[in-house]
Parts: sequence; C-alpha cells; structure tokens
Amino acid sequence: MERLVDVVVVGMGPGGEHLANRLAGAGLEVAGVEAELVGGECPYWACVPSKMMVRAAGLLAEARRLPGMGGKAEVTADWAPVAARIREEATDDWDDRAAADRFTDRGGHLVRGRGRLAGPGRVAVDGQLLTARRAVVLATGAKPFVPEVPGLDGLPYWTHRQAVAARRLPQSLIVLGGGAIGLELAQVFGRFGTSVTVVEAAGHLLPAEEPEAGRVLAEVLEGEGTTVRPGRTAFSVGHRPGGFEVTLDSGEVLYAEQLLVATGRRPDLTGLGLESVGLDPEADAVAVDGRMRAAPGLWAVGDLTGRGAFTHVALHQAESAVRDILGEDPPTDGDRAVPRVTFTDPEVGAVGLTEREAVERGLTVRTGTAELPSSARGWIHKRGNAGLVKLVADAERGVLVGATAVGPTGGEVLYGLLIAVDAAVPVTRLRSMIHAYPTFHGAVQAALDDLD
Ligand SMILES: Cc1cc2nc3c(=O)[nH]c(=O)nc-3n(C[C@H](O)[C@H](O)[C@H](O)COP(=O)(O)OP(=O)(O)OC[C@H]3O[C@@H](n4cnc5c(N)ncnc54)[C@H](O)[C@@H]3O)c2cc1C
Ligand SMILES: NC(=O)c1ccc[n+]([C@@H]2O[C@H](COP(=O)([O-])OP(=O)(O)OC[C@H]3O[C@@H](n4cnc5c(N)ncnc54)[C@H](O)[C@@H]3O)[C@@H](O)[C@H]2O)c1
Repeated sequence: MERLVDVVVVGMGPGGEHLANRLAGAGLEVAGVEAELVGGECPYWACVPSKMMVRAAGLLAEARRLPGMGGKAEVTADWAPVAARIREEATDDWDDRAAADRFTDRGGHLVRGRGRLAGPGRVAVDGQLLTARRAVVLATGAKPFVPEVPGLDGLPYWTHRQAVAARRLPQSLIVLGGGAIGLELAQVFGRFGTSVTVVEAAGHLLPAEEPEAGRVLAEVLEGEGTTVRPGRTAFSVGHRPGGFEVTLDSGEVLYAEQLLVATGRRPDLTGLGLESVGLDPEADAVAVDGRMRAAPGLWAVGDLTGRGAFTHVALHQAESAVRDILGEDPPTDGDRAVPRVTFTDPEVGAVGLTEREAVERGLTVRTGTAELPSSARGWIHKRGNAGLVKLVADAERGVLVGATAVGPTGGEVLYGLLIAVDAAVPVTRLRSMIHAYPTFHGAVQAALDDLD
C-alpha cells in the first residue's frame, strides 16, 4: 500500500509531535509514524512522571525539616498515591489516546509501527510505503545506554522505565550512574525509605556540570542516608533470588534488592535506513545544520541529533524545522544558550559553559562564586539551604559564558542567568542591576562581586 502526503514524521515524541501538530495545523497533509506511544518518552516514562515523584519526595523532605523550625510532623511515606498519580494523571495508564486525538483532530494521519527510510522522501512502515512531497522528519529519540559489565546482560535490572512504573519500592537499590536520571531517582527512592547506593564513574556526581554542584549534591545525599561512590564503576554484576550483587572496580561488593542502570542515553540509529539517503548508520547521532536539515528533503530533531537531550531542546529544534519546512522567516538559531535543570533537592540549574569547558576553549576565564547558606535568604531559609551560585565570565568580552545555580529553587534562579548568557549582557550592566532582597537570586550579586 502506498500513500502520498506532504510530510512524514518518524517518531512522535515531544519533537516529532510538536512538529507534526504544527504542520498539520498549518494545513499540510502530515503522516506521523509512532512505534510506541504518541508523546514519546517525556510524558510516559521521563520528565512528567519523574517530576511527580520528585514533588512527592520533596514534600516528605520539607515535613522532616520542621523540627527546630516550626513544630514537628510525623511523616509516614506512602508510595501508593505516587504510583496512582503516575497512572491516573500523568500517563492514563500508558494510554496515548488523548495525544493521538490531538494529532488526528488536526487532520494528521497516524501510522502505528516502526518507520524506516526507503530512499529520499520515502518511509516504509510494516509493508506500507509513505511518500513525502515536501519533507521527511526523523525524531526517533534516544535509548538507554547500558555499559558492557560482565554478568549484566540479560539480568532483570531496571532502567528509568521500570523505576517510574514501580508499584512497590525495593528495600534497597544500587544506582549505576550519577547523572540526572540516577540522582533524581536515587533521591526520590531514598526519601521514600529505600536504602540507596549511587555508583558514579567520574570523580564527582553530575560530571557534566561544575564539580562544586556535584559536591553539594553528594553532601546532601549522604546527609539523607544515601551512600555515594564517585570514581567507581561496576566490575561485575550477579543476580540471585532476593537481589543483585555488584562488585566495584575497587573490590567492594554491594548487595541490593534492585539495580537501576542510569548510565546515559544515546541516539539509536540502527534500523532507520539512513544508508538509503546517503547518511552513516554507524554515526553517534544524525548531524544537522542550524535549520535541522540532515540531507536534501530530510530534517532531524530531538535527542536523535545528539545536541542536548532535553525536551525543551527537542521542542526548540522542532520549531526551527517547522519554520524551515513552511518557508517562513529565518528559523530560530540552533545555537542559543541551552538551560539544563537537574530536579534534585537542591536543584542544579546551569546554562552555557562550565569553567573547564571555557578554559578548554581558550577563553580568558574569571569565575565568581557565592555560597547560598551565607546569603541573606539562604541563612533565613536554614534547613535545606545547601547551594551556591557560580559564574563563568569571558574577561576579554566582559560577559558571562556560563552560570550554575544550585539551591532550593536553582532551576528558577537560572532564568536570570539564562538571559544574561544568551543575550550576552555585559557584566558591568549585570552588576548595576537591583536584586530583590532577600531572594535566592540575590546570591547572584555576591557571585558577580566575586568575579574580581
Ligand atoms: C527519566 C528521565 C527524566 C527526564 N527528565 C527530563 C526533564 O525533566 N526535562 C527535560 O527537558 N528532559 C528530560 N528528559 C529527557 C527527555 O525525555 C528527552 O529529551 C525527550 O523526550 C526527547 O524527545 P524526542 O522527541 O527527541 O524523543 P523521544 O521522547 O525519545 O521520542 C521518540 C519517539 O520515537 C519513537 N520511535 C523510535 N524509533 C521509531 C521508529 N523507527 N519508527 C517510529 N517511531 C519510532 C519512540 O517510540 C518515541 O515515542 C528525561 C529523560 C528521562 C529518561
Ligand atoms: N532534569 C532533566 O532535564 C533530565 C532528567 C533526566 C534525564 N535527562 C536527560 O536524559 C539524559 C540521560 O540521563 P542519564 O542520567 O542517564 O545520563 P547522563 O549522561 O547525564 O549520566 C550518566 C552518568 O553515568 C555515568 N556512567 C557511565 N557509565 C558508567 C559506569 N559503567 N559505571 C558508573 N557510572 C557510569 C556517567 O559518568 C554519567 O555521570 C541526560 O543527558 C539528560 O539530558 C534530563
């Protein structure tokens, strides 16, 4: 069976769904191909349910902070309402009817199945051939990267999907990987009573961010009873009834009821038929230009492009591709400053370059740091006030090229820093601004003063 449309979108996660809905809404004939659920990873197994978990765990932590601050509370953690909320409110029990209807109500043609390029402008899906007059867009996301650890293959370990769908929490958990997924979930489970150990290969947690952020997180997690093993990897893994046995490269042996592998996500290009359009199926990601073009008539957006695996990046890229496909005014720049927030407590908000990245680029780097507990708001806040603001400036241009805000609202404090970095606001101008008192973002002023 063959079908001719204007645009074929392969993969209907945040990137593909946004693009398909926008183009269908603009009157184009759009076929959206989806192998699992319309909406992709973010609403069903990632951002949304994990942030519901984070919110619940945050409430427990705040209640436990009451003594010495405002009374006392007897806190009894209960996973049942979290599991129910994930099923009923976040995922409709992993049913994508609402998202599918949003697309088809706009006139979109939803094709269930796994799409594969079959030459320029052509996509094959289970015996059906879709031909695009105007564009094919790849938006197939990424898959968990599981390291080759002896014994691990074939064992019933968790990825984030099983963690998010858990109806019952394990008594103990080893988390392999101290990045965003590992730390958000480790803290949630720890606060609900699971005994958690985090194993991170790099020298500090959250190695993509400033080391100071990783150190603050390690202190907070350890203070909550979580064991942290930075600079360690798994040497071997075994499993018997009752749980997992993980031997670290140091020789230490860890035991736990469950193992969560959170060692990164990678674009999965296998089976996409990239060779049929002259692209390398062995590449790490699908390379794109500033308009998200991958080849003539072919666009790619989202995690698949390897350019920052965040929903907001997928949406931004999708909008660039939409405008390019519609032939509208120049598409939005693909090189804007990318904000990143890890939703631990404290949150880690970051934008632009870390100090090390700035030095590696040969910039004349100045850094300024302010500790949150010694800021006015941090001191008032008291329990749960761990955090800092770190700024990275290019001294020659007199602008910030990177910034990190760790704290109870680090992701929100980030907004001002995002504007400063993205718009290259001169440091002299930032210093002359008035910061409201007493706010967490007030610490930015002290960090600016520290740049000298
Ligand atoms: C636990 C977790 C928490 C996260 N939290 C956040 C967060 O708080 N904030 C944030 O910004 N990001 C977060 N992320 C990252 C975010 O989920 C991704 O960046 C985002 O989902 C990427 O969107 P995408 O459209 O590129 O791909 P995906 O969401 O992966 O969607 C790709 C879709 O393509 C489909 N597909 C794949 N191959 C084919 C094929 N051949 N044919 C048809 N369909 C196919 C898949 O089934 C899927 O539905 C989190 C990720 C995880 C795992
Ligand atoms: N809040 C958010 O926006 C959010 C939340 C979760 C995930 N995400 C996205 O999902 C992506 C994947 O998340 P992730 O946490 O899996 O990846 P990640 O790359 O952020 O972290 C993986 C960690 O695992 C470590 N690691 C790798 N191999 C290891 C090994 N053998 N033993 C021990 N440690 C090992 C790495 O050093 C790294 O710190 C992230 O890049 C992020 O973009 C975003």
